[in-house]
Amino acid sequence: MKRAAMRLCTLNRGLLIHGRGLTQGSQYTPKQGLLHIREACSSIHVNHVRDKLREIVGISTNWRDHVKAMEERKLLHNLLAKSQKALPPRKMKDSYIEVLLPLGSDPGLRDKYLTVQNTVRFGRILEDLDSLGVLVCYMHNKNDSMAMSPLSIVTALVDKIDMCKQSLSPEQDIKFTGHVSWVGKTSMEVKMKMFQLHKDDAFWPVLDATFVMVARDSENKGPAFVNPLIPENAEEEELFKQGELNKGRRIAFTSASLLKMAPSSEERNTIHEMFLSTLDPKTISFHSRILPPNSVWMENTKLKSLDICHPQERNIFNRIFGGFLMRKAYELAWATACSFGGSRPFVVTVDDIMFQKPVEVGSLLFLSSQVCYTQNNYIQVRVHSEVASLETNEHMTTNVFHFTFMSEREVPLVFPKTYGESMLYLDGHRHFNSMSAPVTLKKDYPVEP
Ligand SMILES: CCCCCCCCCCCCCCCCCC(=O)SCCNC(=O)CCNC(=O)[C@H](O)C(C)(C)COP(=O)(O)OP(=O)(O)OC[C@H]1O[C@@H](n2cnc3c(N)ncnc32)[C@H](O)[C@@H]1OP(=O)(O)O
Repeated sequence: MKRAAMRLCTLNRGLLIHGRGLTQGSQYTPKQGLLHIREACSSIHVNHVRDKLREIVGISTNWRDHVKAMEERKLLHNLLAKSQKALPPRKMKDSYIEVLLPLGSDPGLRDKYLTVQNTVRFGRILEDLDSLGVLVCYMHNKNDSMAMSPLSIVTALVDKIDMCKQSLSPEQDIKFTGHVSWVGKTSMEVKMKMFQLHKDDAFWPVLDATFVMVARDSENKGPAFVNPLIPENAEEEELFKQGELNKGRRIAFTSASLLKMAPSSEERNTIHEMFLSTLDPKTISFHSRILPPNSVWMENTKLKSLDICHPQERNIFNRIFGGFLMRKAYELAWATACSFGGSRPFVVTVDDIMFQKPVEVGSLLFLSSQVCYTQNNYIQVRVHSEVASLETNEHMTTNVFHFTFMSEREVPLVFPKTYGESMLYLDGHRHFNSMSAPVTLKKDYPVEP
């Protein structure tokens, strides 16, 4: 399947059509399946993704006009459907998009994506995925009779981003593809893939991502219905079924959260054994703690950062762009893993990033990062993000980010000291275990922030 996708993507090389209608040009017939949509679809330039989003939402490009622009969006409220049944069903091909990031042919663009080690900034890729995911959802809900969309589509969850075997070069073109794979009443699951042009002139897969986006009303104040989705063939039915299963898995994962339930007996044993291994055998006391060899106390793995959320980082709804938050969290996590492991780490998985609350422009963004689990060369990092308004100084959690890195060398173990840290350790272990499969990253072009 991936090989076929790569081959088809190769056929599309050179088809860089700026600003073209995204559902135009498709020669899709129901029997053909998603691979054939890929063949028929042409790419848009990465810079046009955000332009398209502004166009669809009708937002001002000037911060001074944002209040007026939002007033205008209020009027779109009447265009919202009263029920999901009132909306025509869509097919997966309706939302299918290909986006080209021409790093190979556009050196000006390359600078934005470049690290000092001549690799690609993964944080920038996270931003692009976020914008693409939102555009895919607007394509799904597109109504040709409306000039602007009454929907405000926000990122609710980055369910999973898995890096494939191949690595990223800053000198070769990158291609993203995406489409809606499942819908609920107001939420949509989006599947995205990323490919990079390889020496053999084919696009090789480098990343698979699953996001969940939620539709809100024109002012982003309440939920809004999305068009139903009808799978057209066995491949699409499988994807749709997977979306349904993913929803169930997320609910099960959340309800078993350590914030709600006690750890399992196996987990309790793990923590107790770790605790016993840190007691000083010379004293009969629960208080004398000694760090076992080749280990680090979890409390000593922390890094923190502060950002002021300027208007430049706003999204189309004048809140802080989710991709910006991901980039900041990722870069802090990378620095945490780097200083912990003592060598340059490579990202392997991004997992379960929940966007719980929007971040207002002007807020202070506090990020706090910590290694919470390690195994062999793997480092599991958790980043907690909270915002404070300058006026009230009230702090509020907006996101929790989970990143799995792989270090070049074997890394020390981390040991929790407190009960709270033990829960972080177990949560980190659960996230680590949910990683699809251990990957082998090539060393020639590793992925870095
Ligand atoms: C000079 C130039 C200037 C230019 C200016 C313009 C600048 C342009 C810049 C361009 C940038 C491009 C931006 C692109 C936009 C990016 C998007 C973002 O950034 S967005 C920013 C980042 N994101 C944010 O800020 C979002 C912050 N979070 C929130 O607002 C809320 O938590 C919520 C709305 C996501 C859910 O609210 P809640 O009260 O819980 O809602 P309900 O109970 O009503 O449920 C509704 C549905 O949601 C489901 N569901 C819910 N949660 C989850 C989940 N975790 N997991 C899965 N599903 C979830 C739930 O199952 C239900 O589904 P269904 O059964 O109906 O199908």
